[in-house]
Amino acid sequence: MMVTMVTRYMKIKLQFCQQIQTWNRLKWYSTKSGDLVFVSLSNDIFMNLAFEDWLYENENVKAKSILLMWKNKPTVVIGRHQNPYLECDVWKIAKNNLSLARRKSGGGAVYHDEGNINCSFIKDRSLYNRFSNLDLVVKALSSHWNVDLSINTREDILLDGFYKVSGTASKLGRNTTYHHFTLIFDVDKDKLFEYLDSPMSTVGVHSRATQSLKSRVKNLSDSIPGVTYDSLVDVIGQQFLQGKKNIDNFQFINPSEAQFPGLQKIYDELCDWEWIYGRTPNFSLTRHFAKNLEYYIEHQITINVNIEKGRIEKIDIDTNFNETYLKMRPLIQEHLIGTRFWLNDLQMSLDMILQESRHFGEIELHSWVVNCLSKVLCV
Ligand SMILES: Nc1ncnc2c1ncn2[C@@H]1O[C@H](COP(=O)(O)OC(=O)CCCC[C@@H]2CCSS2)[C@@H](O)[C@H]1O
Repeated sequence: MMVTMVTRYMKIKLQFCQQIQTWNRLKWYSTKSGDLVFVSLSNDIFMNLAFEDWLYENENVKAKSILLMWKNKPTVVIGRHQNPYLECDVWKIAKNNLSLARRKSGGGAVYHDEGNINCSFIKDRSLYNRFSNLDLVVKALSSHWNVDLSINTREDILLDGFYKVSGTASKLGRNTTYHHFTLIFDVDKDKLFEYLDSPMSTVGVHSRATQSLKSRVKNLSDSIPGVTYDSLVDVIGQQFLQGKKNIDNFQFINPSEAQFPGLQKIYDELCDWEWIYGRTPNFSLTRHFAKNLEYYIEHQITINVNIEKGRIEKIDIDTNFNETYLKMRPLIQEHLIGTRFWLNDLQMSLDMILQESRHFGEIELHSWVVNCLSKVLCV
């Protein structure tokens, strides 16, 4: 009993000392001038984006700039103003337990895995210069390895003048800015194509969300055999610190609430369904179907669905069989309006409509209408 109490006391004391050290270190970070490199030990996209945002919101970058580097488990990251349903295979991503994150910067959708390094330059607004950040990386890599890298007018980094290895985005605040970009060195390209391929037909979709620009991609490892995350962190970090890397200005960090108060709140916001999907710019889906049902009569239906804040807001249906369809209309409205645009929720609503419409007879027709609805909604 006594031994347990002493051990607990020692543990608490140790935690307290660690906390004080952390605070001292943080205070030091915030006051000392000179650039800093942070390498996150987390491979969770939400934590890394939250940490980046925390630094952006809380660090004083007047006297120093920060370079944050990290990598993630397989993830798709969309831009702030994008429509995830049109940019990637949302259902497959969820089914295979990948993460899908909406970042706070604009731009297109990219795929990350442990073969992709992310660099984020957090700087004072007066020092904001995307080209110079990209150029720093190009110079670092070209001086270390025999590799042909260039920067195009979109500020992608290209390998051999043609293949994209890096995509860029940024966020500008009144005083602070960050410019972050990917660098693929050994990414699973099959997965990249697979997850960034949306099954939602572009025909009949009306959306004003930012669209990604698909490019041909290559891995740096095609030109630099054996290149690793650690070597890139080292080479880019050294270049940023102008060769003056030491244990004070180059830190590996496991971001936590204890060390960075307020981090958890940013993390929770980034993980929230309402942020990732609910922030989808309003869009609509329209499709027309025709089919010969009983007595070889051609049945026609046009379905238009409006989605606002990630939820079905309105459904318009035009048919050449109004009489029968009218019986179904209240069911469709009742079960679909307000439903989240999310696989399980949509499937559940469609199942209810199908079940309840059986009372009206004409099962073949009603099943077909539900089938058309499920095609429009892509479930
Ligand atoms: N990881 C990665 N790196 C480079 N290019 C990629 C990647 N994944 C996909 N792509 C290709 O880029 C286009 C999209 O290009 P597009 O130019 O539309 O978008 C971007 O590049 C956004 C970059 C965002 C960088 C952030 C930095 C930290 S968190 S994410 C996609 O269709 C693929 O063809």
